[in-house]
Amino acid sequence: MQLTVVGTGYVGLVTGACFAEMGNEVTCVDIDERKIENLKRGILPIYEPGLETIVSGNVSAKRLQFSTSLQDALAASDVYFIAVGTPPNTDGSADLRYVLDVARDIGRYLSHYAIIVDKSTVPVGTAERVREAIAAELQARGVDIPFDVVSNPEFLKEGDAVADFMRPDRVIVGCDSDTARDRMRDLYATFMRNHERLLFMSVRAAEMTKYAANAMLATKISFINEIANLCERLDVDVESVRRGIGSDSRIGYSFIYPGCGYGGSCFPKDVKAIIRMADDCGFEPVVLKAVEARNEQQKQLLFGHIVREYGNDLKGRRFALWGLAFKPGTDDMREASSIVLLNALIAAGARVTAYDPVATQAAHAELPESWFKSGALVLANDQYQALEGADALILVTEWKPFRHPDFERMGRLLKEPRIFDGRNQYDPQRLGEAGFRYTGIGRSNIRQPE
Ligand SMILES: NC(=O)C1=CN([C@@H]2O[C@H](COP(=O)(O)OP(=O)(O)OC[C@H]3O[C@@H](n4cnc5c(N)ncnc54)[C@H](O)[C@@H]3O)[C@@H](O)[C@H]2O)C=CC1
Ligand SMILES: O=C(O)[C@H]1O[C@H](OP(=O)(O)OP(=O)(O)OC[C@H]2O[C@@H](n3ccc(=O)[nH]c3=O)[C@H](O)[C@@H]2O)[C@H](O)[C@@H](O)[C@@H]1O
Repeated sequence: MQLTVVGTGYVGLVTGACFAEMGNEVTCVDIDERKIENLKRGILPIYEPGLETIVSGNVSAKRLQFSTSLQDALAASDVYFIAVGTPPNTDGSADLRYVLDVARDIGRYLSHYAIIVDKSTVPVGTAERVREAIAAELQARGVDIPFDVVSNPEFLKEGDAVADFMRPDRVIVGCDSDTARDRMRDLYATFMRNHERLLFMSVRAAEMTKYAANAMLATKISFINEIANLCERLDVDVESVRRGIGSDSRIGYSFIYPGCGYGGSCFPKDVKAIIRMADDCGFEPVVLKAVEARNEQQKQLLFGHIVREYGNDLKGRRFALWGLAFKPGTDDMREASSIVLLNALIAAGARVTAYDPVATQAAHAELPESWFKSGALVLANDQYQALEGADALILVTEWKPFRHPDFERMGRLLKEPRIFDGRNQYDPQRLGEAGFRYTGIGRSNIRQPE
């Protein structure tokens, strides 16, 4: 099939590359000329394991190309994916400006029957607005070209994006036309060879499914974080509790890892947007509001632990920070817990030496230049260099090389053998035996005063 994917971010580029890998001819379009120029030269805008290989392979095979011209791409294909951003407005609702811009562009240039597939995460009812925007442009041109609008939300995770796209748990298609349903079934058939995982439903149900999935996952995280905070007060190790509840198949082990809060470009934004959707129809989403509030407090937790140890004034202290990205496997720092922590530490007068295996460039883009200039924040070249002379290590992102570090070497490099672990990577007892004071999330080897 000939496909056009509009937007070459995490979702658009992975979608385009994976469909090309399955033998389709794909044009990826973006308004960002630099991004497209770089892609044409083989430079990817994001770090995503495995992506570079399939992009370059499919470009060489001439199944994948990049363009800034939607008009040219439209002429060649008949299925168009919209995969542009839907960032939050100041009131938390999803900003649909980019989605509707693309819809209007499609209406301006459409010349034959087409299926417009919305992959961006959008509030219930957006497909209808996309349909109206396209129809208005066609009407302005005085032409009557049939088209269908389909909702096909994306569930990939950053850091595993290619694997998730290639082996999806399910593919949701919201659709109310037989022609579009048959085309979508055909398009995804290559991903379903083992067993059918294509779920058809109404367009509105598909839009809602995306928000409900992200809100459910965020709820699991905020729930376990609440339990972890309670464990801390009751002198219970939350890791035992996590294993204890995860072994119940009705609960499961996934997404119940306690930590210093969820970040990224999606959970924070999508929880806000679903809350806003509820508010807009006069419904009070008590659970979702609590999920968001818990997460905001959770992002402050590591700083709280540090203040409890050293007091409010951190002048003269320097901390080593491992991990800047919002999760391992990505260079994305959007809404990362590291940013909240850095803001608090630097405002309290501390200096930080941070190390992240891939997010160095993202750090310069996301964080104030003044921090680097003043020396408040220094980026180290490796994880051990960051520790030299630091008062303590703070772990924020659980990159694999941080999981089994050389504790003996760490003990020699740090000023004090002290670890604050925002992702519960280490065993408090073992660290205690190695001479470290250790505070995780809902676990520690320091006895609280009675
Ligand atoms: N990042 C992720 O892991 C996931 C994101 N999503 C959703 O997918 C959507 C896209 O997210 P990302 O890929 O992260 O966004 P992104 O911000 O990485 O990329 C969006 C791209 O769209 C381009 N763009 C904007 N307006 C355009 C236009 N009129 N024509 C052509 N290109 C245009 C931008 O230049 C940018 O390159 C969002 O709704 C997001 O919630 C869904 C699942 C996973
Ligand atoms: O809509 C989206 O954009 C995507 O959002 C999430 O994917 P992503 O944000 O890339 O990453 P996750 O692995 O879900 O992690 C999100 C955050 O939750 C945190 N997390 C995750 C799991 C857990 O048990 N505990 C926890 O604190 C991570 O550290 C990270 O900060 C969803 O997992 C994807 O299914 C969805 O498509």
